[in-house]
Amino acid sequence: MTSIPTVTLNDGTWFPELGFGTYNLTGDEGVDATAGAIAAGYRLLDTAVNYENEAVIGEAVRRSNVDRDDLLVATKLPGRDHGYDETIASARGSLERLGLDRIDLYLIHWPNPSIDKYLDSWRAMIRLRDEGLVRSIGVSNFTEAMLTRLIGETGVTPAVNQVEMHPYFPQAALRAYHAERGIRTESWSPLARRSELLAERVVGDIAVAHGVTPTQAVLRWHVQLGSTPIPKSAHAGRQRENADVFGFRLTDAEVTALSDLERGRLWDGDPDTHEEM
Ligand SMILES: NC(=O)C1=CN([C@@H]2O[C@H](COP(=O)(O)OP(=O)(O)OC[C@H]3O[C@@H](n4cnc5c(N)ncnc54)[C@H](OP(=O)(O)O)[C@@H]3O)[C@@H](O)[C@H]2O)C=CC1
Ligand SMILES: O=C(O)C(=O)[C@@H](O)[C@H](O)C(=O)CO
Repeated sequence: MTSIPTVTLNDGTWFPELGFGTYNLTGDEGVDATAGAIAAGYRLLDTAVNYENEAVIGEAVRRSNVDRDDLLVATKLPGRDHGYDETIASARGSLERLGLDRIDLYLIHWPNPSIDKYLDSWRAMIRLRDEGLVRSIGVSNFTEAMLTRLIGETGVTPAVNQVEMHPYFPQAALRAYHAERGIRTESWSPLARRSELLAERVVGDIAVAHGVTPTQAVLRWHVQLGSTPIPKSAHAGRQRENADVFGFRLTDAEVTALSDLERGRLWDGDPDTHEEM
């Protein structure tokens, strides 16, 4: 089993340097896959109302032999539940589906700026945190401008911003902004959903140089840039492979060579225009 190192968030809680994505893991197979990931050493499980698998993740947590306090379950508020009262009700629904008495990390899934209710949701999340139903609060897919507004209006800085990040979209400017404010970056689709990234020659060359797989080279790049990647895999062998990235170190030149693959977002998910309900 891999022991995944942790960092401390701006609210004083611990947070793994690598977690487990669960999009598309559903049903009994999803429970088995997630329970397997916990057994392999993953401690951060990333779900969302919109993945329709919160019950699956909760079941995997209960089935595991790992102490509840040693696991972090993250879920996300969907766009259709933005607003103060709606957010409180949505969190209660998530807790019920998860079958847990606490959400460890609660994120606003997408800002949906045309609806302009994320500030109301954020105020409700502050209350949920103060009442102990939620341990840490954060956001997902927020831009610098949205973060500045959120912090300016409420005085509470998100612990985490989960955003699209992989070597094709390294997010240098946003990461620098996060670093100045103590916001932890979390990378979604850290493998670029496999795509052609893993077949890039530079990725292969770096992997060979370290005796690791292309996937491991890419995940190590995230770790060294100070972002927590949350790779998803339904397969036990790949889950182990993806978690096993703490026994080697890329050179600065290798990190730069991977970042030089930059070409932009892969799925048109610009938070200023892309909205999800
Ligand atoms: N906040 C947000 O808006 C978003 C959040 N997310 C979160 O981020 C997580 C990860 O992103 P996701 O989009 O799933 O994409 P990933 O970049 O994690 O890629 C997942 C794909 O890569 C394959 N894969 C995983 N490991 C390996 C390996 N070692 N070798 C070869 N192929 C591999 C998986 O296949 P297989 O399962 O068959 O191994 C799957 O097809 C999501 O599951 C979700 O939790 C994702 C998108 C948006
Ligand atoms: O997986 C998620 O969390 C999402 O928000 C997805 O809907 C993601 O945005 C996507 O699949 C875009 O094509």
